[in-house]
Amino acid sequence: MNEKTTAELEHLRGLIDGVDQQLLHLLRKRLDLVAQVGTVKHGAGLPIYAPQREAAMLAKRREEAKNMGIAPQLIEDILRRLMRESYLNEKDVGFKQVKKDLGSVVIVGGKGQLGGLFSQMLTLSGYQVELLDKDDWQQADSLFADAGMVLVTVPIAITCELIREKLNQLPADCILADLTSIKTEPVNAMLEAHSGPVVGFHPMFGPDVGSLAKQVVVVCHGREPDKYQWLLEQIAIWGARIVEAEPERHDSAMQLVQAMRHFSTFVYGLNLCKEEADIDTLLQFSSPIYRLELAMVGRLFAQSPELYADIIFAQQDSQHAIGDYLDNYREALELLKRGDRDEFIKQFQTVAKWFGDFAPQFQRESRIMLQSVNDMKTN
Ligand SMILES: NC(=O)C1=CN([C@@H]2O[C@H](COP(=O)(O)OP(=O)(O)OC[C@H]3O[C@@H](n4cnc5c(N)ncnc54)[C@H](O)[C@@H]3O)[C@@H](O)[C@H]2O)C=CC1
Ligand SMILES: O=C(O)C(=O)Cc1ccc(O)cc1
Repeated sequence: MNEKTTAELEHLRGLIDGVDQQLLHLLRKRLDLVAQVGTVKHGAGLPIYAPQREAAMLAKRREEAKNMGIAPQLIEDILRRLMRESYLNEKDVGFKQVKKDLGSVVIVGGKGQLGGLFSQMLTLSGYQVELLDKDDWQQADSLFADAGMVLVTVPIAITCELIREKLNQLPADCILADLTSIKTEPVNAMLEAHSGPVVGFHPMFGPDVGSLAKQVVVVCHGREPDKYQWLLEQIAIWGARIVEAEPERHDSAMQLVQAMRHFSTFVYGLNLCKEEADIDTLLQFSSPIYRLELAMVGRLFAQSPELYADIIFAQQDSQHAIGDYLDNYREALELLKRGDRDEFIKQFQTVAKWFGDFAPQFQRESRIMLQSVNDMKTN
């Protein structure tokens, strides 16, 4: 590079640094304004996530960007990232407490992963939270005496037995709720053990979400919904979307969404391990989609084996869904063995037709995810 080029580049880079610093000041200003919105929302008890406002704001900014010769997707990416930051920060001000006269919330298994998250959210909303973990049962009677709600979040394998044996003497008007990943048996166990209000939840996210904004919480009604309606409002204020389902419908969906998903991820990891694949080499040769796949598979093995064993083993019927998958895998392997490329393409087209408009929609969504995966590369 000659001297003139070096000087020119240095000058331009200096200007870019200046613009970046202005951006930082603007970001500070925006975050402060959003914090004020958070305080107003907190006072009024409005949910932290406002889908219509978000969509309208993004549409306007995209249009303005287009008129300025800026890619609409660029401003959308920046604003979405900023909004995520705002959702995380809105936790700092706390949340409106919907039910003031509840008494305490006792979280059975409250020192665990999900129990910890719900303990934090309920405390941030002004509730008095008491944790009852495995070594705390000597305090159970005194804790339950003042409880307005008992929330069960212990390992799946012991949930129903614990409900039946230890939660059958709660005060009559106390709400009995749970967060178990399966719903039919725990909801039935709660209905048997307790004659008062009963409700089952399944948070469709792990404890590392940061904010509940846009997350899904499945609710399975048990008994006396008017007594726990406030809790659904509270969860909505945290930003989550409530999806109502019958326990059986939920569990049937979980055979694919969870048992099948986690089982095939488990086998994928098992196969890499048995084949003694070299992860460094795989990373070196990864396409973005494969990098995402490795992240998804590796993520499973960073979590609790007991949780995933329980999810997979909890429902007898899951083995049929997994068995069907294995049959289809075998049949597809036969195509490969007999070199039947034409039949492979025919089946590919059948599946593509079956996906219909979802296929291009998923392609658009995954494109954005894959670009983020690529952005994260450091070398
Ligand atoms: N971790 C996750 O990503 C999600 C978990 N869930 C559900 O949440 C529940 C709890 O899961 P995690 O928090 O992951 O498990 P965890 O193992 O982190 O927590 C379970 C807690 O229960 C306690 N415990 C065990 N036996 C007990 C007993 N007899 N009495 C009182 N406490 C006892 C443990 O000491 C632990 O603190 C499960 O039903 C799971 O299906 C639901 C959605 C997501
Ligand atoms: O974070 C992950 O990878 C999860 O899959 C979290 C998860 C675990 C169990 C559930 O019942 C629901 C969500």
